[in-house]
Amino acid sequence: MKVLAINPGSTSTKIAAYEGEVCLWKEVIDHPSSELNAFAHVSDQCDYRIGHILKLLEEKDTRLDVFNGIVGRGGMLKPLAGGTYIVDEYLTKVLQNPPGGEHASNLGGIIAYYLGQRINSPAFIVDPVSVDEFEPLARLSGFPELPRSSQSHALNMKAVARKVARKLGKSYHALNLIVAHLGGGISVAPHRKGKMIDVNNANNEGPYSVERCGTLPISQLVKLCYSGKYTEQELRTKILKQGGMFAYLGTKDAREAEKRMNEGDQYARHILEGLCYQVAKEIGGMATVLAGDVDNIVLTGGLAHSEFITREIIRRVSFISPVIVVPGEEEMEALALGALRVLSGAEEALTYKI
Ligand SMILES: Nc1ncnc2c1ncn2[C@@H]1O[C@H](COP(=O)(O)OP(=O)(O)OP(=O)(O)O)[C@@H](O)[C@H]1O
Ligand SMILES: CCCC(=O)O
Repeated sequence: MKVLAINPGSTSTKIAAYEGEVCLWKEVIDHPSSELNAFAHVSDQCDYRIGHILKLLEEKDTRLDVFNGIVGRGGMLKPLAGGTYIVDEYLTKVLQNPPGGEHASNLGGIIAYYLGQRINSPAFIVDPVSVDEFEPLARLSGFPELPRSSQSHALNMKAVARKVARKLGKSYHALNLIVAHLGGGISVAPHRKGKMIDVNNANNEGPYSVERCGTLPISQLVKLCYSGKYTEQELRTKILKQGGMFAYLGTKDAREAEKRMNEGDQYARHILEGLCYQVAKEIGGMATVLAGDVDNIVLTGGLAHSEFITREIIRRVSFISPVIVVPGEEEMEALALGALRVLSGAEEALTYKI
């Protein structure tokens, strides 16, 4: 059984071909901002990205019709349960203007659908950004008009959680885990018996990341919003693209920050330690969600490659449970395996409904 996996990001499209669980090849198509800037909306980039994907398949001497299914990363949909969803005409329409707003991941399902149509094969999305398995208590914010919402790196977190469970010889549904995805954004989620029952919304709350602010002092933020100093768009950019480590150090590359620290830059050390301190604090908070019943803490994402960062976090949280480090991300594999579970009949595809 062969599956083509498509993961559109803000500056690239990742593509991988799988035969069963074996990755045949994996490629990244970079999209320069000079090209992407020509599109007013993310959804307008569909034909442009499909053109690149078809060209890549030609270069790989791979015909589209060898694939039994096409799978894409799912986007900013309404809150929904984790799993593999079939992409039909209705979901394709929703993804063009989804309730959660613009995000490159919205293109994953749309592209999968159009490519699937060409070869009469099913299209899927897996564990989209909006996976919501919150318990009622997790929704309370203290401000009824602004309930907490679940938007996270669910795809990678669930894939890594399943992988860790396999390594431990247990089922994901038998474990209590706290998974921290440490990437461009940071998501920290308690997974209780296979359900992500809380998470800091990676765009709204929690630790600062290499580019996002996370939780901010709210009174000062409200004051700044009304100060006339920034437009709404400027503030959003400062919070989501130019916040966190970037705001302090002018780089989003943790390797660069660490290099400076190793060369004696005490300020770079302070900011990196701050990021680790905040991640550890979030993990500690999520341990209380599980009432302390934590089998393992898992650190994943690009920053989990860093020995300094993982050590700093581990020394603060290892009193809670053993910590397992799974550096990088498993998103392409997670997409392929999600589609394969359905194609092989091991799992039933979910349908996105109104
Ligand atoms: N070996 C490494 N040591 C330290 N930091 C690293 C290493 N490799 C990658 N990183 C850092 O990881 C961060 C990016 O992580 P990652 O690639 O998971 O993010 P992304 O995929 O761009 O965003 P997101 O995870 O939010 O989708 C960057 O700051 C990068 O410098
Ligand atoms: C909203 C979190 C997901 C992402 O940043 O990709």
